[in-house]
Amino acid sequence: MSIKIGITGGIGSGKSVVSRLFGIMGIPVYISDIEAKRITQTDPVICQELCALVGQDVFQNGVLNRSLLASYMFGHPNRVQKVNEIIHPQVKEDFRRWAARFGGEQLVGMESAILVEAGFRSEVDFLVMVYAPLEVRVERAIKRDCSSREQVMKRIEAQMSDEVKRSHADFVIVNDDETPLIPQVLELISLLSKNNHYLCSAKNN
Ligand SMILES: CC(C)(COP(=O)(O)OP(=O)(O)OC[C@H]1O[C@@H](n2cnc3c(N)ncnc32)[C@H](O)[C@@H]1O)[C@@H](O)C(=O)NCCC(=O)NCCS
Ligand SMILES: Nc1ncnc2c1ncn2[C@@H]1O[C@H](COP(=O)(O)OP(=O)(O)OP(=O)(O)O)[C@@H](O)[C@H]1O
Repeated sequence: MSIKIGITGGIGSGKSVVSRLFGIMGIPVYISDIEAKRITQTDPVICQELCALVGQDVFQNGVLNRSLLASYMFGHPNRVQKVNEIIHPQVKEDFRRWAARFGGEQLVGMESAILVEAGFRSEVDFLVMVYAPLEVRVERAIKRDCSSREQVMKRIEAQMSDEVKRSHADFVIVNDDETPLIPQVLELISLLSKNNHYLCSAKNN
């Protein structure tokens, strides 16, 4: 069985960059954002429940209207909770199936901005938090998504604070545009590989 590494961090912290580095190192990573979108798009029960909650327009010709859903939920904590309760249980089940398929790998990852909030902490053996100062994250997200500061801040408000997130994490990777990123990722992978009791010892060969 693989060691499962959770990769979390607020919007714009650089989780996707870290996940790509994991991928380059041969570690498969489950990208929750992408999979949540796929599942939301294809699961008829999620479709039904989102339509009942948000209105029929949330799907147009069978395609999820993402900007409508985003403007419905962000800025309204009770709506975020309801939407998450519809989608996240299916994502958890999907991750379990995915991880079982990759059971032969030494290390696998799961990336999610809201890994702890979504109740996925117990799905992973180690949790890595990717950290960047708030202002750096806001600027990155505005630039990447062509969003307004207000839109980004609403998403940040729907996420756990960095302080609380850090208290759940086993490791922190600093991605502040100053601290070199790649050496931190390499060191972490090397450390976790050493912790992997399923690695074949040279003495057994
Ligand atoms: C609301 C949706 C349609 C908006 O889509 P959009 O393309 O605008 O944003 P995208 O999915 O790329 O998300 C960008 C970032 O927003 C933040 N974010 C997304 N969903 C959430 C959420 N439920 N709570 C807090 N932050 C969130 C994350 O930092 C994420 O990386 C989409 O995010 C969604 O379906 N969210 C619910 C599923 C979910 O919780 N995904 C997060 C990982 S499980
Ligand atoms: N070390 C870095 N150097 C330069 N650009 C970076 C660095 N880290 C992240 N970025 C850029 O900042 C933006 C946000 O990074 P990324 O998409 O990895 O964040 P994220 O944590 O996955 O965010 P989200 O929660 O929205 O998915 C991207 O455009 C990315 O290319």
